[in-house]
This record gives sequence, C-alpha cells and structure tokens, in this order.
Amino acid sequence: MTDARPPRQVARSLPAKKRIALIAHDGKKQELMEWAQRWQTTLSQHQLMGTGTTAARLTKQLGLTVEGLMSGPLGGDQQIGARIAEQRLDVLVFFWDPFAPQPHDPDVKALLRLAALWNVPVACNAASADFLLSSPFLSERYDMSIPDADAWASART
Ligand SMILES: O=C(CO)COP(=O)(O)O
Repeated sequence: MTDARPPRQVARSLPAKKRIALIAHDGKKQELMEWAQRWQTTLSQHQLMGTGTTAARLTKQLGLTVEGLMSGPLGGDQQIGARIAEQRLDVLVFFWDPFAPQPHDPDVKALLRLAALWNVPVACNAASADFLLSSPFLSERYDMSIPDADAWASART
C-alpha cells in the first residue's frame, strides 16, 4: 500500500475577516440555529456560506447574510469541499448528526477529509464551535501551514 503525502508545507494566511461555512444535518439544525443566534453579532462580521437548507434557515430565522450553495444531499458538501481545496474557505462549522445515516455520507466524509488535509479549523458541535468563535484568531490574520500542492505535483511528474 502506498502512503504518498505532500512532501512539503507552504504558508497560508487566513484573513481577519473569515469565510465561514455553516452546515447542519436535519437532526442538528435546531441546535445550530440556537448556537448561531448566540453568536449572531460575531458571525455577522464575517463572510458566511452554507449548504442550501441550512443557509436559507439562517437567513430566514436570524436575518444573517449567508451565501447558499446546493443542499447537502444534492452536492452542497462537495461545493464546500471545493472551496476548501481552492483556499476559499477559512473556518468550517459542521454540526453533522452522529445518529442519522445520510444518503450522501460519502460526500460528508470527503468534506471532513479535505478540511483535515488543508488544515481548516473545524467545529462539529456547539462546544467546539464556541471555542472556535471565541478564539482571538477569529478576528485577526492567522498564519498557518498547508500542503504544498506544487511540490506534490512535481514529485509525481
Ligand atoms: O446535508 C447537509 C450536510 O451534509 C446539509 O444540507 P442542507 O443544509 O441543505 O440541509
């Protein structure tokens, strides 16, 4: 079995105004709404996006401006994953439901894999999301390391 990994890391800076994705499975949507209401003022200072239904509910119930992508089962998780791979997302808040299998579980796994790979801060429940949103790094530039995609490609060509 091969265990190929990117040979090097490069620097990436997250901007002070973060691009934050908000996602919740149906069984966790109410919990996300309550959490987002508590953090509404903080969230409104950043750029928000979400999967279709989650984004629409955040906008309707809380009045937050949230870019709505496709609904999760229709490809929304993959769209958020693409934003991560393109370095166009800085923080992921994803209340995934540990009790409900999803028709698009492979997409969910793929999204979480990309977040781990690209060193994106992830919160999977209210407590971890509290820690993320209360971090001083949320409102300032944050320097971190990500895999060097060019080194990866040239090592394989
Ligand atoms: O299924 C989801 C994430 O996997 C969420 O999708 P919705 O926000 O469209 O319900």
